[in-house]
Amino acid sequence: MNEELVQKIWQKEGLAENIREHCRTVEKAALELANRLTQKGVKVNLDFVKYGALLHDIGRARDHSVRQGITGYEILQNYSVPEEIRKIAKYHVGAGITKEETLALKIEPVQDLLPVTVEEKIVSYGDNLVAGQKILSFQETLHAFEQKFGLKSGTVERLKLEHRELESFVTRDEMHELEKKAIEKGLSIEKLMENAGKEIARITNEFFPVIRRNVVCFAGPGNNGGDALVAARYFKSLGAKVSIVLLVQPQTWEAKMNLKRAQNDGIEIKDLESTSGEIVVDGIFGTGVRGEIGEPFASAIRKLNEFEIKVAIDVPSGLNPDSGEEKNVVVNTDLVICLGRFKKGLIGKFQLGRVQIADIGV
Ligand SMILES: NC(=O)C1=CN([C@@H]2O[C@H](COP(=O)(O)OP(=O)(O)OC[C@H]3O[C@@H](n4cnc5c(N)ncnc54)[C@H](OP(=O)(O)O)[C@@H]3O)[C@@H](O)[C@H]2O)[C@@H](O)CC1
Ligand SMILES: [K+]
Repeated sequence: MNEELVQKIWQKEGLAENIREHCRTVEKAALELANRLTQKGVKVNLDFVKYGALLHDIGRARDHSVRQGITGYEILQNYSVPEEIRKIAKYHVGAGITKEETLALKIEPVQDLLPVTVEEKIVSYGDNLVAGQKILSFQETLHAFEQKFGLKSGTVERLKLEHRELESFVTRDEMHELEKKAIEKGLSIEKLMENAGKEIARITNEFFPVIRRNVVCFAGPGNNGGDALVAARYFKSLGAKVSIVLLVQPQTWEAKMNLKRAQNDGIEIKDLESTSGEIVVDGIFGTGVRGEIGEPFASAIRKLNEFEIKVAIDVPSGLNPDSGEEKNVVVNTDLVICLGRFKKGLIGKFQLGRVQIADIGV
């Protein structure tokens, strides 16, 4: 891939001059962001970002509808452009478009057009920040989006998620600092855990309604397990049939207390072998994971992966929260609910929207 090929494609497809200018501005915005991420240790392919930005609007040579991302992808199939770059064009429109929205907008074929990789998200987000030849701040962009699409629209929600993933993620140590500050301001781990469990149940229920369904909460030794024990109570109050799989006795005071509360609430504790259900909540390990995963946790992760719907608390167990590196076993999750902030190790790993952020007061 090189500049010459970009020029050739622009020329052959007859892309208007003002759109080429726009692509240059998006290239600048996207590369600035990509360089900031690289400096923070996030792996980004700068070539994909550069050429993806320059070619993202190639569909507009023929198509001025919301389908232009797919048209661009189709056009790029006629050239020797890497698939990673074609997909940047395909998924860049708005802050991505969901399958349901493609149906409503009559975009064919009906499918999710949502960015997944970090390069896809950088170009989509960079494009959103550009108005004419100007690069706006996130706040200015958000304001414009809210005016255009409505405060509670899916597009606005996804723009915010792009921002949280690319511009306000944290490492485990940074999260620890935020937690300390929250405690100095008068919050406690107990309160943060209560907020976390409540939000996990609420957000899960938005994606996968839990009423009358079997929800199993897997709890590991630490506070990630504690969150799962709190969530169990809230799932019950939402009408789910809840049980807990306790892999070991809780090790922290807050988790121990929440085990008692769940038991007082009449929630059944099951063993790993006899458990089954539709929705499973992964509270095995969060930011405190280290080293390889041994027993009984490795078997628990394998068992958990057999469930139909898997929701991970904070990070999928088995994934390093800072580097994203996968350990010997890892939860294959459908939805991750990060507590307080997006965790650095998850950047570029999930389709936009599949990582939600629970505001817990930090
Ligand atoms: N930040 C916040 O504001 C809030 C954070 N909250 C939640 O807390 C989570 C972090 O909690 P956490 O620090 O207790 O760590 P967590 O991941 O539960 O596990 C630690 C335990 O697992 C063990 N262990 C580790 N690796 C292992 C292995 N390979 N094999 C076997 N054992 C292993 C480890 O053992 P140890 O290292 O002590 O020997 C320890 O017992 C965070 O992700 C979020 O969900 C909310 O509750 C409230 C607000
Ligand atoms: K987890």
